[in-house]
Amino acid sequence: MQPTKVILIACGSFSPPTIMHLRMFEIARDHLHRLGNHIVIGGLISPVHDAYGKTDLVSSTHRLAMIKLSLQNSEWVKLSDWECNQETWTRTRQTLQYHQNKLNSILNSSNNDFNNVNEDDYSWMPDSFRNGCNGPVQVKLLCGADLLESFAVPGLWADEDIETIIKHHGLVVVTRENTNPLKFIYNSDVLTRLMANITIVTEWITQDISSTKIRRALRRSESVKYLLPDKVIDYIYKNSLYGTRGIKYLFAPTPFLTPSPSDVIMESPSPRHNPCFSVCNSDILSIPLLNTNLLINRVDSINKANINTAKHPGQAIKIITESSGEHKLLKDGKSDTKQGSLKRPACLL
Ligand SMILES: Nc1ncnc2c1ncn2[C@@H]1O[C@H](COP(=O)(O)OP(=O)(O)OP(=O)(O)O)[C@@H](O)[C@H]1O
Ligand SMILES: NC(=O)c1ccc[n+]([C@@H]2O[C@H](COP(=O)(O)O)[C@@H](O)[C@H]2O)c1
Repeated sequence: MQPTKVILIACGSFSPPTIMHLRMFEIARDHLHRLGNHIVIGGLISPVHDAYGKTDLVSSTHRLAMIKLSLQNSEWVKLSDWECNQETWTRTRQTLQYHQNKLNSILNSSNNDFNNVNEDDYSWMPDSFRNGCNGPVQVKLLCGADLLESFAVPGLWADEDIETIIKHHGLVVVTRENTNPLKFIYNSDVLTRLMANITIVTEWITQDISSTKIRRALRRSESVKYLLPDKVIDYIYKNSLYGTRGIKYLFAPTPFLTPSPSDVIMESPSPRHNPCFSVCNSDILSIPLLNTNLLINRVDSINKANINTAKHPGQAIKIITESSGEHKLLKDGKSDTKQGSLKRPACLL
């Protein structure tokens, strides 16, 4: 039997898109290919309409832009802006149906005819499909196990939608921290009945990353590097999303917060050309954070003169052992007997 051609579609907020949203596609494709009965010909990210109204859902203009940036390095996952361009929120069943119908209409036309289709209607289609594909192609819902478990939230999903999504399309579920999709299926009569169309993919390289946690870190001006694509981080700061405008303190690259009265300014082991300051002035927040050569114009609470760039304690000092067996420190090339004489062997220092 020929393997079924599949397009995986992930529906969600993507506010912001994280590396785990992208990983989800890779993990699922590997798994389906290993099972041998599916060929994944494409992936789609379909961000939800603004009217979904979830907390911290930034406008679809921003989410679409961030997803586009995230997908720049993906050869097979594309963006579908269809949901965002509708009048209002669309149920997931309809989203799957829309994309399936569009593919079917092309497959059913003579010679995969794209002539009567608007470019916007098929920009999301995989390149291999656009270059000529013989069907059938099945659109499956790709999701994390938390979305599967949201099926149990009273009033959130219509029973017939759950049934149609699984029966007519199929579900590919990636495990996530604190979820147990197999147990969840076991506890549901409907899901157990439809189990043949649900593929559970275990993510062994676990990363408990969520958009919620990323937003929290951004709000607290903590680093989110390596959790989001760099270009997405740049975009977030440039557009002051997720509370990044209100940052009170900027640190580059020292991890210390505001100096307490008892703080001693530490001297660096090597000359510092760009001393770091704690900054207590939100006027400078528009400075691009991520291009780290910060040019700080105004520093409220720290006197620049306090920052000692001349001495570098910690820099290696030569320790010599004299014929008597005594150890001495050599400073500026000269032995300093007053301060430098050591009572113990150097290796015990
Ligand atoms: N770390 C992850 N592991 C597996 N699936 C994930 C992960 N993060 C997100 N997903 C899945 O990606 C899809 C879209 O997710 P969504 O935009 O809701 O992200 P989220 O991180 O769960 O967001 P939020 O924290 O805002 O609720 C959902 O199916 C979700 O389960
Ligand atoms: N009845 C439904 O079709 C239904 C209900 C709840 C969420 N959803 C979808 O699930 C996704 C959930 O995203 P979040 O996890 O970000 O809330 C969204 O794409 C949303 O549209 C669909």
